This record gives sequence, C-alpha cells and structure tokens, in this order.
Amino acid sequence: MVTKTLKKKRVLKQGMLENVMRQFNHAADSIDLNPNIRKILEMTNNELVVHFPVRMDNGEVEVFTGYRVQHNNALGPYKGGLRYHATVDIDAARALAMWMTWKTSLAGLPYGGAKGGIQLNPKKYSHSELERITRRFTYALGDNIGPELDIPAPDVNTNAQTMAWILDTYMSTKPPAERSMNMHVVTGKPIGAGGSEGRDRATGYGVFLTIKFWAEQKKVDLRNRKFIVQGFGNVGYWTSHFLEKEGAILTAVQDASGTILNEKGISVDSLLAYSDANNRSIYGFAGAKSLDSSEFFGLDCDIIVPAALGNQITADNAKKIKAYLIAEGANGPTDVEAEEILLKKGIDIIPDILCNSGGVIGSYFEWLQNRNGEIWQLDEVMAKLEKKLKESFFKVMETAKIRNVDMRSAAFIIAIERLEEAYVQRGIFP
Ligand SMILES: NC(=O)C1=CN([C@@H]2O[C@H](COP(=O)(O)OP(=O)(O)OC[C@H]3O[C@@H](n4cnc5c(N)ncnc54)[C@H](O)[C@@H]3O)[C@@H](O)[C@H]2O)C=CC1
Ligand SMILES: O=C(O)CCC(=O)C(=O)O
Repeated sequence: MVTKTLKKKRVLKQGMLENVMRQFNHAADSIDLNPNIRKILEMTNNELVVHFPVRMDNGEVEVFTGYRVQHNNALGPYKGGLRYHATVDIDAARALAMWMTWKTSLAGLPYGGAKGGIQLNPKKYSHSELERITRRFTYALGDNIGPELDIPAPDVNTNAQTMAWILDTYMSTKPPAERSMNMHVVTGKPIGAGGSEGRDRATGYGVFLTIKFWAEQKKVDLRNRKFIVQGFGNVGYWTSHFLEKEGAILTAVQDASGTILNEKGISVDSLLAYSDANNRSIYGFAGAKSLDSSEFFGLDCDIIVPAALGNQITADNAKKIKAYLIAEGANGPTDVEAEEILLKKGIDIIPDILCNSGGVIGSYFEWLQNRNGEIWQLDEVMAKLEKKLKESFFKVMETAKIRNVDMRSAAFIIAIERLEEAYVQRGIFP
C-alpha cells in the first residue's frame, strides 16, 4: 500500500516542462538574451501527436498515442530520443525536446533538438506487439522524420532493436534506389544494421568521463568512493561499469522494481546478469538487501547518479542527500527547488545537458559514418567522444568561474549564446 502511494505521488510530480522553462529563463535573464530570440526559443517549432491502431496478439485492436516534438533546428536537423513510457505526454516531449536543443548546442554539434515517444507501459506487451507498435508509429510519423530533418535515437524503454524496426519501416516507404541513402534516419542502431561501435555505451561512458574530469579538478581519487545509481538500464549500467573499473564501489541501486543496498559493494556485472534474466528488474538480487524506496537518495555515499526519469530529486529528498556530487545521467532528474537546496549545501551537480551528452555525441558519430560510408573502430569512437566531451566540460567550468555561476547555469549560457549567435549572424534578429 505504502509503495503504491509513493509511486502515484512520483508520477503526479512530473513537471519537467516547468523545470526546463525555469532553467532557460534563469540563464536567459543572466545574459540579457535578445528578446526576439527568447520568444523563438521558448516555443517549440513543431508538435506532432498521432493516434494509431495496432492489432494485439489476442486479435483485438488497441489505439496508441505517439508524440514527436521538434523544438528548434537553428543549428541543424532535429535530434533526440524516443521514449516508451506511461508518463510520455505532450509536455514531457516538449521539455525533453528543449533539453535536446541545449544539449546539442552545448556539445557543438550541427543539430537541433527533438524528442518523442509513445504513452504505454512496454512491460505489458510481447516482443512482436512492440515490433508492430513501433512499425505503425513509424508509418504515422511519416516524413516528419528523416536523415536530414529529424533523427530519432533510443531513450527510456527503447533500444537498438527499436531503432532497427524504425529504420526498416522508414526505408520500406522509399524507392529502392533511395533506401541506402536513408541509413542515418535513426541512430543507436545495432551494428549489423548500420549502427556504430560504442553507441551502446556512449552515454554511460560520457557520464563516467564527466565524473572523472570533475574528480581530477577537485583532486578527488575515485578509488573506493561509494556511488549509488537510480535506473539500471543503458545509462545506469554503463556508468556503473566504468566507475567500477576505475575503483569506485556501487553500494545501492534503485529501478522501477525496487531498491537494493550492500554497503560492501554490488558487483555490476552480476547485477546485470540478474537483471537480464529477470525481465530487466533488480528486485530480489541475492547480493544485496532490499530497502524502502524512500531511503534511496539519503543513503551514505559520495556520488549519486540519477539515470532513470525526470524530477526524482525534489525539495523533499534533497535535504537528506549526503553525497557531494550528483552526476545527472537522466534528463531533468533534479527539480529547481531541489537544486537550490543542494547548491546551498555545497553539493556539486554535473548538469544533464553536459553529463549525459556522450549519447548524442555517439549518435553524431554514427550519423557521420552512415552519411560518409565509413566504419570506425571502437577505440577511435571512444577517443573522439572523450575529446569532444572534455572540450564541453572545461568550457562549462571556465564559464562557471568567469561568471561566478553554477555548472547548470554555465552550460545553459553557452548553449543559448551559440543559438543567439546563429540567429544574429543569419541576420534575422540583429
Ligand atoms: N539511452 C541514452 O543514450 C540516453 C538516455 N538518457 C536519459 O537517461 C535516462 C535513462 O535512460 P536509459 O538508460 O536509456 O533507459 P532504460 O530504459 O535503458 O533504463 C531506464 C531505467 O530506469 C528505471 N526506472 C524507471 N522508472 C523508475 C522509477 N520510477 N524509479 C526508479 N527507476 C526507474 C528502469 O527500471 C530502468 O532500470 C533517461 O532519463 C534518458 O532520457 C540521456 C541521454 C542519452
Ligand atoms: O542520441 C541521441 O540522438 C539522443 C539521445 C537522447 O535522447 C538524449 O540525449 O536525451
């Protein structure tokens, strides 16, 4: 009963759009952003809502609602993931699309921002139902996506398989001679279907790298530091993998199925094997004890990696946090009130648009390879990713120092100023 109430409360608290707008307005005020450009950036360019029918395994038809919001393309084609989750709605897609615009701009990529998905609980559907849902969604999106227009990628509850279905369906709508030119309509594909080495781990590796750069700056040795992770999917797993390799100790994990703790350490690969064998759930893992979910963020640890949904760190639990670093693997995990509390407590936050930008940087590399007919080796991809992320990280640190602001404000300022410059140089709003 208690767990049910907590879960319901969490879903109701999702207000990511308000969060991202407040973050944007705060940064825009601080740089006195050109009011015309501000008007453009606070709106989304295009919003598509589609309702489409799919036949279920039992013969009945279900109608699904899908979204694709294209926030801004001043710097290049729209780019961003597709999420399959019960909390996906137009406001969530708007918020996540905006974060993508800031993220790609900060990373110096030739992209804009978009996001979308389908409102559903994927655990309720079979593999073949999910394939049919994805294919029908792709038809419904039609030419609103495209390799030079809007390029989706994986997000919560979507993966390389989902991207392969989208690619295959999208290609089937094109004349045979054009099909191979459309390989880069999605990124995060399986390697055999045009994906890139390293895209699977790119986001988690990026999260790890930003923690490592931060630790080097602060002269913190990551060995034997305790970290806890919310979400043990693509981002949570790979971040844990690289932190463990560096000598840090994973002591607690929370996912949609429950919360587990072992102060002596949880083996990342044993937990992955358990989760893979249990429908992607960590609940019941023998190497740790089960804990009430409300205790998670207050656990004794050095680093917290939220790598699940938005608005998870709120004014309620921020006060209890003992860690000195929060590395935002997820998009929008910390709300504005919580951030104020954390900063006052002297806790550093590596903001999402920097911390998890390794994913879209990896996607950019995949897109480039497809576009140019190239195939890069894993070490080449990882080295390029590190170089790009290092540039962003130190630019954020430098801006934070010069302007005497926190890392999120600095990251937003860099991202918004790049967009402002593009509009001004094009002569639209001098
Ligand atoms: N996959 C990618 O390349 C990127 C993902 N992100 C962000 O990282 C976050 C995680 O994404 P993925 O790892 O790709 O998704 P995923 O679907 O692979 O994993 C999601 C994880 O979150 C857990 N989760 C769901 N609801 C939860 C709840 N209420 N409490 C605790 N845990 C919960 C799930 O059980 C699962 O372990 C999202 O915010 C996503 O937008 C950001 C950049 C890129
Ligand atoms: O890889 C991409 O294109 C975008 C990934 C994504 O959705 C994100 O960074 O939030």
